Amino acid sequence: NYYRDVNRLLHAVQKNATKGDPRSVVKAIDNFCRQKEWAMNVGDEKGCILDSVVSEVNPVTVLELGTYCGYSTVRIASLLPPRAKIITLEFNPDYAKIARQVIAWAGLEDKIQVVEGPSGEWIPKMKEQFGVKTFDLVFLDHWKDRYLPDTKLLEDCGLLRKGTILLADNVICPGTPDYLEYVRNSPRYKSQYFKSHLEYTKAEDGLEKSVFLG
Ligand SMILES: Cc1cc(-c2n[nH]c(CCNC(=O)c3cc(-c4ccc(F)cc4)cc(O)c3O)n2)ccn1
Ligand SMILES: [Mg+2]
Repeated sequence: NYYRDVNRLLHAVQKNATKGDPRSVVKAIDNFCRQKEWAMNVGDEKGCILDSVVSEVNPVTVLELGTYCGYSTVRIASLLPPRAKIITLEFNPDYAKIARQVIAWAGLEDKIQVVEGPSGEWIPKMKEQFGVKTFDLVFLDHWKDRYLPDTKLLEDCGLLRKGTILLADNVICPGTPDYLEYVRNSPRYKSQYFKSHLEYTKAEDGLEKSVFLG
């Protein structure tokens, strides 16, 4: 079952990665997923695009929707300035448990807050619960039919500011057609597509980077 799979991924990290070395954690997961079992991490190819966007934005406050095993959380956190923080939402408690251990192995627990539960419930509580004003970067990697409603929710809750970057995974596979249509046609966003492949496969996928114009 799913839980045993993610448990094997965690053991691969603890066996092959150096404690406190985020890049070795990322490498260990990519090797495991390429050689042993596919998993829905953003992966190494799209991960490089993620790295370049994070480095360009240099965010202080990051929201990640969809933690899974914490692969992209570790990738992002390893590039952040010292006092920067990531809040990452995970719906599945088993995944959240694994993610916390992967994040701890990377030594990044001080920069990352893993929150369990549905995005629709947590987004309206961000300000009061976590003292967030606005996000500099949002990485959308959760349920594909939640990208659009949650983007509208982030707007309505005043969590986006002029220049906030939304970076969305899987806009081709599994696909987020309603979200793509919205960010590409709304006058409130400037969007750009980065063509790539579904993690660890040859199938087309890509990341959509959208700047909120206010
Ligand atoms: C509602 C809510 C939800 C969440 C939440 N937490 N964790 C997630 C994970 C979601 N991710 C995916 O489903 C996903 C799937 C594929 C895939 C699968 C099967 C294929 F055949 C091809 C591709 C590939 C990917 O890259 C993905 O990211 N959502 C958190 C909070 N609130
Ligand atoms: Mg994804």
